[in-house]
Amino acid sequence: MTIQWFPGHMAKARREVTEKLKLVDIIFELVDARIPYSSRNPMIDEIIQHKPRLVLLNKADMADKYITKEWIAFFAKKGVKAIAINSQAGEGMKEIANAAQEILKEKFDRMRAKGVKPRAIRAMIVGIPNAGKSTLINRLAKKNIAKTGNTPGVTKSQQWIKVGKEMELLDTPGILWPKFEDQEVGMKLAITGAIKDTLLNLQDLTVYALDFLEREYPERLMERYKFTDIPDDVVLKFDHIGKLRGCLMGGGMVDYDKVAELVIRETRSEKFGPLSFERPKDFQTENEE
Ligand SMILES: Nc1nc2c(ncn2[C@@H]2O[C@H](COP(=O)(O)OP(=O)(O)OP(=O)(O)O)[C@@H](O)[C@H]2O)c(=O)[nH]1
Repeated sequence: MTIQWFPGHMAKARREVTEKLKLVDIIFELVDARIPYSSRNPMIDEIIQHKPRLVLLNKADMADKYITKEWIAFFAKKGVKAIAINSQAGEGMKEIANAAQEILKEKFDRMRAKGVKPRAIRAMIVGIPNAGKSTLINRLAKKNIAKTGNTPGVTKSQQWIKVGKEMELLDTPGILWPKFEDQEVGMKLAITGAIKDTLLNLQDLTVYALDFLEREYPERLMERYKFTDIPDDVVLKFDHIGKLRGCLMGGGMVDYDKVAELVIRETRSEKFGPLSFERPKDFQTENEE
């Protein structure tokens, strides 16, 4: 699903998340491990305020695991716990519950000390479109998909999903918008499939992808497209790939749109192996938005 975000939609999305905040102890902020900065909502800190949060670096199977470790350390420095997960395969699910318990330990200890009966941790998932929210909810729900019913005294329509004995999850995630105003962020969102291709010029996106691969993973680029030398000229790059892979039109001319589709598809579908499109060092000096 791709949402076109207009100011009215953003305000509504924000309102919905803000309302649900009251119902939960902790927010699971779901981001794409390949672009942990670009796949965050720009106003997330302001929206969730001081509510405890756990950052989930989802799709970690598609990201460079060393860079994912750097991101975990980056968040830790800011006092935010982050863990790498793969919702599709169900990896890291136990760690989510453990981390949530750890983060909320003091609060729950205090409740117990006051004589409040222990209850399950209540959590909600928040993330931009395509971050993997539904996949994660289904994974966590497993056979406990049976709803636990409305919580008395709060919004009638909210349903809770039991996750083990220790946790309850709101069945509808909070969907927030990405930081698409920034051109580079837009490219990263498009190359990871978070926004529709049609919003961008495919050949521009391909130039971006080839530049990125050449800079960060040159051997993989050379190997896949059999470059002995990667030419500087972008037209030569397209020509080489087009001829190699038969992206041609009548008369044997290279079809640049076909080359673009091929490169984008292959970058997205892990043909180059796991890729991380951004590193924490690029954001070290920046204030958290
Ligand atoms: N490789 C991989 N793919 C994943 C993972 N999690 C989700 N996906 C895929 O990412 C795509 C988007 O997942 P969804 O669960 O639909 O994402 P969503 O956040 O609910 O999306 P919206 O409904 O648009 O808000 C799907 O094709 C999933 O199969 C993961 O950990 N690894």
